[in-house]
This record gives sequence, C-alpha cells and structure tokens, in this order.
Amino acid sequence: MTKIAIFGANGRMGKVLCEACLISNDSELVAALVRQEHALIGSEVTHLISQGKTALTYTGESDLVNDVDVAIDFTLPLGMKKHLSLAIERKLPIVIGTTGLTAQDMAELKAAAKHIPIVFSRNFSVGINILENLVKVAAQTLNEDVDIEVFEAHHRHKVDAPSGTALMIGEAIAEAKGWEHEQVARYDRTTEEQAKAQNEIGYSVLRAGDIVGEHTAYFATMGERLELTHKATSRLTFATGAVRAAKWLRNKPNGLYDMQDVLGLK
Ligand SMILES: NC(=O)C1=CN([C@@H]2O[C@H](COP(=O)(O)OP(=O)(O)OC[C@H]3O[C@@H](n4cnc5c(N)ncnc54)[C@H](OP(=O)(O)O)[C@@H]3O)[C@@H](O)[C@H]2O)C=CC1
Ligand SMILES: O=C(O)C1=N[C@H](C(=O)O)C[C@H](O)C1
Repeated sequence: MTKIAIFGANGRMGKVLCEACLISNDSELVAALVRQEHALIGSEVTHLISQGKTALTYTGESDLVNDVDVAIDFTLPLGMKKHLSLAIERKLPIVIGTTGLTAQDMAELKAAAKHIPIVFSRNFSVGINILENLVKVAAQTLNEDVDIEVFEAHHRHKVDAPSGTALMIGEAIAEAKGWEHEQVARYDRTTEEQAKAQNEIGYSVLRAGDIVGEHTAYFATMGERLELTHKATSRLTFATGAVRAAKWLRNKPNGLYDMQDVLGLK
C-alpha cells in the first residue's frame, strides 16, 4: 500500500488525483493538502470529488503528516517550488506534473533530485508517452525537407502556452533531428513577415471551453502529410498515470525520472 499526499488538492487536477488514489487498490490517500489558511481546511475531501469514500479532511500544506510514502504536485510553478522544498525537508519522494516551468526551475528540479527521488513529466498519459517515441521515428525517417509543426488545444482556464506537452513533443523532435530546441522553436508568426524555415518547429495554440488536452505533431512535405494526434478526454487519465508513477517511485534511489522510466519505454 503506497500512502500518498496530494498538494493543491482543491485544484482541477488535485481533485481528480484524490479520486485516483481512492480508486486505486494499492494506494491510500493520506493527506489532501491546500494552501496554509485556506478556507477548505477541516472540511471533508468528499465535498469536492465524485467517487470513493474517505473520512479525510483537507489540511494545510505545512502540516504534512509524517506517515506519507510519496507526494504528488500538480499546481503552478511557485507552488511546485514551495512543495519541492517541503519534500526535500522531509526526504519525501515526489511526483511532479506542474507545467510552465522555466529553465531555472528545471535546473532546481535537477539539483533537488540529488536529495530525493522525483518523477517529473509534462504529461502522465500512456498515449502521449508513446507518441513521444513515434515523433522521434517520424523526425528521423521522413525526408530532410519535411515541415514540422506542433498544435495543442486546451480548456479556457489554462495559463501556460504552449502546453508542457507540446514543448515535450517539440523537444523530442529537435533531439531526434540533432537540433537545439530553443534555436528552432517558432512561437509567434505575427511579428515578422517570413516564410517557414526548413529547420523550424512552429507551435500553435487554441484555448476554448472544456477541452481536456489535444496535441498533434504535423510532418508535411510535397505529396504527403503525417499527423500524429493524441486526445485526452478525461483528467483521470493523467491522475491515474501520476498515481502509477507514485507507486513506482516509492523506495527508488534519489534521481530525476520521467513517465518513460515508469512505463519502461526507454
Ligand atoms: N503533467 C500532466 O500530465 C498534467 C499537468 N497538468 C498541469 O497541472 C497544473 C495544475 O493544473 P490545474 O489543476 O488545471 O490547475 P488549477 O488552477 O485548477 O489548480 C492549481 C492548484 O495549485 C494550487 N496553487 C497554485 N499556486 C500555489 C501556491 N503558490 N502555493 C500552493 N498552492 C498553489 C491552487 O491552489 P489555490 O486554489 O489555493 O490557488 C490549486 O489547488 C498545471 O501546471 C497543468 O499544466 C495538468 C494536467 C495534466
Ligand atoms: O493544463 C492542463 O490541463 C494540461 N496541462 C499539461 C500540459 O501543459 O501539457 C498536460 C495536459 O495536456 C493538460
């Protein structure tokens, strides 16, 4: 039985993560953590989630109980950094799904992994992790003159763009091509009048309604076009993946792992 604490338990993903812990047979939700002084502290977790039975109440994040095996964080970069420090203080393995991290945040994550085991992934669905490998094959196999673009669509509340997953896909393509991602990434076509360059990965973003998460990598050349698409239709897909990662991470040595390690896809 893996005892799990969820940071940001009142968020869109936080609620579904609590649900995923309750549904899973061999995990136990032992702490649903919210910001210190949050109005929800003391109220029952079942107020916010649709499945599972628990007598658990929300607690402040600094009151993290000792009897926890793994923590999970899907919050925002500032919250993630605070939660990472708490995890280091308590020598607690942590699964992180927060996106919108800067290069500096990533460097801090790598440094933290010297002290505790961490799984970080910008997408915990199995499908996207398979797609990450498929785009590498496409990038290596298609003709040199192929045009590459990444499109993503998400719900109206999402704050970071392009999504972490879109960047993960673009970075995988760049790696397969032997390109430096930041030199070939094109985020905005409105500021310069310029045709598409050969060594370029263009990103486009849509924000609308309740779209859970859709990603397409386009590989287009003269006479053919390959489109590799993934559509998530439920947040439970990500949450189930994160709980799977938490169970896998328990008792692992310190280090920075990703969902490809968890799934044995490397
Ligand atoms: N890797 C993956 O597979 C996936 C990653 N994500 C990522 O997860 C993250 C959360 O998404 P979502 O649930 O939709 O977002 P929400 O806005 O619904 O939830 C954010 C949560 O983070 C908490 N939070 C924000 N800032 C802080 C802080 N400084 N200290 C403590 N808590 C904080 C919020 O608490 P409060 O309400 O008090 O502000 C809230 O509980 C995003 O980065 C998203 O991209 C989402 C889906 C899948
Ligand atoms: O914010 C979201 O909702 C999602 N965020 C992740 C991302 O930025 O890629 C993963 C997923 O697509 C949903």
